[in-house]
Amino acid sequence: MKFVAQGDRRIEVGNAITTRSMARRLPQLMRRALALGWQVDRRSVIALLACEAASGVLEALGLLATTGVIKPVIASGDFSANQLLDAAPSLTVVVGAIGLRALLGIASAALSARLAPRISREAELKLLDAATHAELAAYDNPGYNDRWDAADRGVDVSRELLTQCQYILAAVASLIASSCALTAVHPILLPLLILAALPKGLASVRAARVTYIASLTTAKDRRLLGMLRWYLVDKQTAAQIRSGTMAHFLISKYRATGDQIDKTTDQATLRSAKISLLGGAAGGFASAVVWAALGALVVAGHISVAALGTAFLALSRVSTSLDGIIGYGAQLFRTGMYLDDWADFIDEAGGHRINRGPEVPTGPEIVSADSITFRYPNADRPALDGVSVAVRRGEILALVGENGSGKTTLSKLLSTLYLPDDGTITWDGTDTRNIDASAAWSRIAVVPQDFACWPLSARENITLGQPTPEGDEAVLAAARAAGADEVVEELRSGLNTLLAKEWWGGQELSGGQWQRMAIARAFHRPAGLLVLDEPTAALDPRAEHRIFAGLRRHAADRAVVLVTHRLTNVAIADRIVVLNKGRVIQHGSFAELLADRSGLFRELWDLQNERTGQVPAPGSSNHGVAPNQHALF
Ligand SMILES: Nc1ncnc2c1ncn2[C@@H]1O[C@H](COP(=O)(O)OP(=O)(O)OP(=O)(O)O)[C@@H](O)[C@H]1O
Repeated sequence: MKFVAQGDRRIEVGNAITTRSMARRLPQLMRRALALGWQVDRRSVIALLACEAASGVLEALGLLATTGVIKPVIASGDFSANQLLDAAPSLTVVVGAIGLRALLGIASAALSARLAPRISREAELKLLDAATHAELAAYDNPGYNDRWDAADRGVDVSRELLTQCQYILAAVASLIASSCALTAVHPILLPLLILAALPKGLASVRAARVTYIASLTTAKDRRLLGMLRWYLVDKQTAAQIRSGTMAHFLISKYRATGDQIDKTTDQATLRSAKISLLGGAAGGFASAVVWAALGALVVAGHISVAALGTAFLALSRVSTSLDGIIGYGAQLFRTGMYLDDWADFIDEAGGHRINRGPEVPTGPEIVSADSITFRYPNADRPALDGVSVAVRRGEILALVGENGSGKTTLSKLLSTLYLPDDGTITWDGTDTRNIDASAAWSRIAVVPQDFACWPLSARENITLGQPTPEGDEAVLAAARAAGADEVVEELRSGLNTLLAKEWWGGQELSGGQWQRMAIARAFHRPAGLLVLDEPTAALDPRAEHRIFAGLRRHAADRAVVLVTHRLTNVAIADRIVVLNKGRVIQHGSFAELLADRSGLFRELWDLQNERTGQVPAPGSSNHGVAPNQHALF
């Protein structure tokens, strides 16, 4: 009986899970659970272990004392006050043990409830930390998302880890105690009972494996459900869902995906049930054999009737403990599989841990790309193919080209967010592969096309949580340069205003106002390389003019890379590089490119100006705009 699912390395690993591997893994997993608990609250872990150990000892005492209670009654065959008096000491031990064990049980449950959410949070924090230490390229790799999902599920189940461990510890303590009592009655009983528990144990492991593999198989669909849910309810898409009457389409997609998950899960549940049924039947038969053996031992006179009482109790306890160990062991094992995914992710950041050299940049004074090639995973052609460009501090380099020509990709490589497959990007002569990533990123300021609207205060939106020693003075200066000062002035509490309407006291901005904030945060950053990717797409003409009029000033102590389709704006650049299908097909000054009548730049320029009737003739005053002159502004 095998649950068949293919196409994932982890599913193959899942299929390779055996009872033996589970038995080997359990102690390891329990150590991991305790270690996680130890990191968040060691006192509680110690107290929990002490409670479980004490509970086991009390159980053994109680069981052994049981014979002392039954014996006087059985010996006389009479149930009177005298017999009760003879049994009183043992009875006190039994009752005391039961009472104390109940108290310890309550304490254990409270400790476990205290530890579980903390362990889960710690696991989540470790995962988030690992995710932020993955190369940006990881997100373009489909396998990365799957690994993240599996690891995230590891976080979900981590809160169960300790409870499962606690139950296993309690069951082990009870097993040891009952086994001692049972062995004291007759040594053959314990091995017989362990044999009887085996079929159920094997079945539980197989059932756990089936469930785990099913959850891996449905991971992609579950992610799709999550995305659909987000698109259906998020504020950003709400208007488009309505205006595009898309709700029905998306909801039916959600339903179909959910049905697919249910189908896979139902198959797995059915298989698990069949396995459990077989295990249960075999286990029931084996238990009957054990009870028959016990009866035979009494009939043959190998154990007394008084000892039979203890054996009776101990047997049912051992049986319950074994069931507990097997049942919770199987659960813990499944939890452990998810935790392996979590631990793997943390160790390797989903296989993409940033692992660059240790060089710490100072500038950069000059950023150069030398014959670089870069291909996104599974892409048919490289996004960049043999590209060479350079930009120095004090210069503005503009990247121009049609959609998909590679402008954004090149700007990401120049700013070390990606590394090239071939060729080199150097910062002041140092290959970016050898530069410490965090140190490099602290030297760049980027206004991306799809800038984030952080649900933070206006101040934090500009400082990105990294204020400079100049404090608000620098924040306001950056805001002024970006035209965001007008935005801040209108905010209810100025820089303190929370820019998220979803929260009480928060305020929302328009698209253009947000873009001004995004530019302000780039201007605020003490960076050597400034990348502006369509920085004014949402700005009104006045705001756009303000940005470009001030850009030369910002470029004075920065290397600036400007990506834009609005060709009038690139007149400010010292050099313009025209990309087509990932290759540089033209480069030069604004005037040079405009003068080349057969070039792509001139063609795009003519197209852009055709509808306004403003096609300037080469050599006219507009075409003669020299770099560093602000004739257009
Ligand atoms: N994350 C990605 N994964 C796979 N392919 C990508 C990814 N991002 C971009 N591409 C592809 O790489 C090529 C270059 O894309 P890029 O975004 O650099 O172009 P662009 O010139 O900036 O385009 P636009 O003017 O539309 O912003 C395109 O063919 C695009 O489809």
